[in-house]
Order: sequence, then structure tokens, then C-alpha cells
Amino acid sequence: MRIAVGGDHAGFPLKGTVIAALEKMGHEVIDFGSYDDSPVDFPDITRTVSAAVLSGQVERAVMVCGTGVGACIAANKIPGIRASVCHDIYSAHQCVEHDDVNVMCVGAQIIGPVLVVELLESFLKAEFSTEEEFRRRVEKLHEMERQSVLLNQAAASE
Ligand SMILES: O=C(CO)[C@H](O)[C@H](O)[C@H](O)COP(=O)(O)O
Repeated sequence: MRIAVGGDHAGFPLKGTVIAALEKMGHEVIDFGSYDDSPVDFPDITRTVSAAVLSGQVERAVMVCGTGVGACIAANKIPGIRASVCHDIYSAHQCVEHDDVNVMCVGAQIIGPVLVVELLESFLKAEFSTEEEFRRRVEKLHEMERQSVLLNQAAASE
């Protein structure tokens, strides 16, 4: 699978582990930075990584910030992105199986290099369920995004 990886300065210490693990698993990685621990704003990297998912350049993405929370909030602002902080194995696969998550966010200040590898394996082996109930719920998420765009357009034209 082709995977985008990104992170801010707080995520930088763990990002190398993430990339090495993904490559060892046989995935193709595109590293969107940041490339050192100089301060950088997580929304900026998240926007770039999310664009790679939406364009089809990659199939999924992994964001690493301090807690995973900021990157997750930023990613979920972007229509078409379904992001989740995953610091446990069950969530890492269930979020794909039930919710079709395409961006997993982790916190370098919360988890270490052993757990993150297991989370990556779990996230990337998982597939979105074909069961109707899960497809229906995710379709409702798409509908919420469409309504949000329409509401914004209506507000802008007032
Ligand atoms: O975890 C984060 C956001 O949820 C960020 O990666 C930062 O760690 C956090 O915002 C703290 O910022 P700082 O510049 O490292 O103090």
C-alpha cells in the first residue's frame, strides 16, 4: 500500500520509527515532513498529508504529533478525511472496519516505538466492512459533509 506520513516537531522523534516500520512491512512511504524538530504548525502538515489521500496519491496516511489530537482535529476539518487518534490495537483496526478511517493519528508524547508498530500493522491490515450498517453510517458522514458545504455556501451568499 502507498502511505503518506507526516508530523510536527513533537511527532518528529517517532516519525522515523513509523517510516522504517512501514517500509519493513513492504509499504511505499511518502514522507511529507516535518524533517527536523524545528517548531512547525500541525495543521499545515496535516493539510498536505490529507491532500495526498484525497488526490489518490496515497491510500491512507499516518500523522504523528505530540498527542495525535491536533492532527486528528485538523484532518477531520477536511471533507473526505476520516481521522482517528489510535493508541490501542482494537481501535486501530475497528476504525477502518466500521468507520472507513483513512488517517491514523498517533502521539509521540503518549506512545513508544513498540506499540506504534503494532498499531500500524493493525490499521493497515484492516479493510472497511461490506456490511450494510457500516456503509450506511459512513454514507451519513458523507451526507453531513455535503450539507456542511451547502450551509457554508448559503451563509456566504447572504
Ligand atoms: O500534540 C499536539 C497537538 O495536539 C502538538 O504536536 C504539540 O505537541 C502541542 O500543540 C504542543 O506544542 P509545543 O509547540 O510542542 O509546545
